[in-house]
Amino acid sequence: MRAVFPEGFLWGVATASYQIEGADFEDGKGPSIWTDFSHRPGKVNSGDNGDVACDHYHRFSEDIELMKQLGVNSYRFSISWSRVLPEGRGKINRKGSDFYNKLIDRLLEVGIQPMVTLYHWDLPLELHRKIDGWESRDMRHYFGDYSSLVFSEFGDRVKHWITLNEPYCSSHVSYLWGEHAPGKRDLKTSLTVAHNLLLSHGEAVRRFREVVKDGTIGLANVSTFVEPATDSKEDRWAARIRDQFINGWFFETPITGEYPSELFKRFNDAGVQPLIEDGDMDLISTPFDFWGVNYYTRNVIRKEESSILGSEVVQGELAKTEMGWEVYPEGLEAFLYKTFKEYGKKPIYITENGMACKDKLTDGFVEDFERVDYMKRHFSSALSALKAGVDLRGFYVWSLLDNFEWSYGYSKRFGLVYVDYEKGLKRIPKRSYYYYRDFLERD
Ligand SMILES: OC[C@@H]1[C@@H](O)[C@H](O)[C@@H](O)c2[nH]c(CCc3ccccc3)c[n+]21
Repeated sequence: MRAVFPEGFLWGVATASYQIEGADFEDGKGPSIWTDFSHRPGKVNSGDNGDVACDHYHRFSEDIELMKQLGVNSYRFSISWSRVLPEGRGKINRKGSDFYNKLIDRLLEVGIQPMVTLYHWDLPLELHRKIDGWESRDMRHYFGDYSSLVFSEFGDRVKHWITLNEPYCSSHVSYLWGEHAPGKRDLKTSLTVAHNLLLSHGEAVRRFREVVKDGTIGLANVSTFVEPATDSKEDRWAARIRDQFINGWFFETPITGEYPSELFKRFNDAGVQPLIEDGDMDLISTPFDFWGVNYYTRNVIRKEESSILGSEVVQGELAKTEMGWEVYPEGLEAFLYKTFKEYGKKPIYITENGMACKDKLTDGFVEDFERVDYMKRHFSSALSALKAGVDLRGFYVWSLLDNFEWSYGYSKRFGLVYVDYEKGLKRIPKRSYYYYRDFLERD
């Protein structure tokens, strides 16, 4: 089926620094908020942490070989801010930047184009402790300085950049639901954090234009297809508001320079809206080049007046992954079409798509046929969106390796490659790895 995708379409795999690198205290790297959070009792399943993770820091050559054998032409990964700037600002840690230089050079040697995420949740702990991290408006300056530094360091070879991975998660999962670092639980704070993240996104785009003249930069959002539980007016309205909360707040605002109005009014009436200063919305809506869509599932929404969002998520009736997320490839096509139509007709990359399976080693192999089926159906959905006119440029499967799945620790496996945590982190390609390899090979 690959042949029906456009020439130059990027087929890749995606990872993130804290989830795979390990070496969390090595070669001058500073701690991140996840270093701190994962070491707090009760925050992560089984007390797991990213101290070692998949030890990608030491085994990146082996992992690039796995990508080369797989046949991908691109690889999405994130830079650990506190590996290159241990305290988030100030002097560069050359051993940290050397790691990324070696990684990028090796990728290019084997014909794999890097797509680099500047921030995938691992904020330098020093910035959190000294200036309250993302709660501070000053973060846009520090994020801007960090961005300029990595653009200067790697921008000659890296031409595709993402400012933030899922500001929805860095704000609401981290500051409202409290499930991710730093584990706070306050809506006004999470909306302030979301505002500072969007300001920082805009600042990074402005710095990018100064440094990398021949590259493109985008924003990767949680992209959950939202549907009403029934066709009632109430549920349809509830779904509209919830869609603004999960998606519109981070897809619409950087385009229009305004927060989604109905939801903003609700927050304003409740006195939890973010403080907007002169120039903020201009900075947030600094024009950028592409959307990153991280699609996994849908959310079915029912009216529920007791919540400030006026809704609650209900369990859908479709088959679910190990994360409890419904398998709903139709939602991908619908979401891509909506994003392309409503949010600026920009090129789109599917920057994450994949599933957690109950992967078991049997005679040294993992027959993850459910993941193969999930991939087939989502590739097909992406093709339908392309045929419907969506300017889709690439597809990154989450993830190359089983890795640290945040508050679930190592209990949830998303990899095309099994990582044997009991046996020296041995990498064992699963059935889905070979499916993807054959898909990419076939003309
Ligand atoms: O959970 C799998 C992956 C994580 O490992 C990545 O680091 C992260 O970018 C990522 N985001 C999502 C979507 C999470 C989500 C689903 C539904 C609603 C809100 C958030 C899934 N994943």
